[in-house]
Amino acid sequence: MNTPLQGHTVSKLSSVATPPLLQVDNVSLEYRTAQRVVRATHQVSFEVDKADRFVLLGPSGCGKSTLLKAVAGFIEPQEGQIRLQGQAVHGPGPDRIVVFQEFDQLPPWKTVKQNVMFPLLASATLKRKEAEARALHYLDKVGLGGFADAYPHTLSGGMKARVAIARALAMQPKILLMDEPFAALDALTRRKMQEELLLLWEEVRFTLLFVTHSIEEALVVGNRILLLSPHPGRVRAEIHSHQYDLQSLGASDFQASARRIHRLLFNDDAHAEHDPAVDFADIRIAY
Ligand SMILES: Nc1ncnc2c1ncn2[C@@H]1O[C@H](COP(=O)(O)OP(=O)(O)OP(=O)(O)O)[C@@H](O)[C@H]1O
Repeated sequence: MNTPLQGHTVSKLSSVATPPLLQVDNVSLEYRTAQRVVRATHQVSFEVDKADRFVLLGPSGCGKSTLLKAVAGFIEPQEGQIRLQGQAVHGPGPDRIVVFQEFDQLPPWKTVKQNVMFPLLASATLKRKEAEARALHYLDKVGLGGFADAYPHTLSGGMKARVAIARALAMQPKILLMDEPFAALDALTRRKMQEELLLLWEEVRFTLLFVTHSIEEALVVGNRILLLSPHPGRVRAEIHSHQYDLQSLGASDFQASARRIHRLLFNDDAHAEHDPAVDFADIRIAY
C-alpha cells in the first residue's frame, strides 16, 4: 500500500514537475548617466509560476518599474539573470507584453478594434482576418464588444484601460506585465478595474506580473506578493495572499495583513513578527 504523501512533499514534487515560468535570479539593475550610476535594485530573486498573479510591491523609487522593464527585456541586468521557461531573456519579445498606466498611448486615429489588432499585425503573429477575429474575441472578454468601431477619445479612462488589457491579452503572451495600470484612474473606477481583472483571470488564467505601490491593491490583485525595500530595492519578504479579494476589503484580517506588510516594508518588524491578528500562510522574510 502506498504511504500518503505529506503536504510539503507534494508541493516539492509538483515544483520539480513544473519548473517556474519566470525566474529572476539575483538581479541587480542600474542606470548610468554621464554624472552617476543609480542602482535601482540589488540582487533581487523571485520565481513566477504559470497562472500566478505575482505582485511587486514597494515604496516609490524601489525599482519596481525597472524590474518590470528588465523582465520585458528593455534593460539588461548588471548582475544575475532573468529566464523565461528556462531561456535567458535578452531583449523584448511578443511572449512578454507590458500594459502601462498611460492609456493615451492608444493611437487616436485607430478604432478600438484596430488598436487591438495592431500588435498582432505588426508582429506578423496573425493575418488580418484572424487578427480581427482575435481582437473581437478579447474585446468581448473585457466587455467592449459593442465599442469595436469607436475611437479612443470617445472612451472613459476605465474603457481605455480595458482596451489596453484586451490588446495585451490578444497577443496571448506567456506573461502579462502591468505597471501601475490603474493608478491614474479615480478610486471607484480603479476598484472596478481590479474586479474585472480578477474576473478575466478566472476565465483566461493568464500569468500576471503586476507592479503597485498600494498595499491594498497588492492584497486584492495578487496571489503572491514580493515586498521590496526602499531604494535600491532588495527583497524584504514574499507573502502568499490568495485568500483575499475585493470582498475582503475592510475585514479585520485584511487590515491586519495590510498593517503587517506596512511594517515589513518600512522595516519596523519587531511587531510584524508577532501580530496575533495576522497569520500569513506562507511567508519568507529576507534580510
Ligand atoms: N531613466 C532613468 N535614469 C536614471 N535613473 C532612473 C531612471 N529611471 C529610474 N531611475 C531611478 O531608478 C530608481 C528606481 O526607479 P523605478 O521607477 O524603477 O522605481 P519604482 O519603484 O517603480 O517607483 P514608482 O513607484 O515611483 O514608480 C529610482 O531611484 C529612480 O530615480
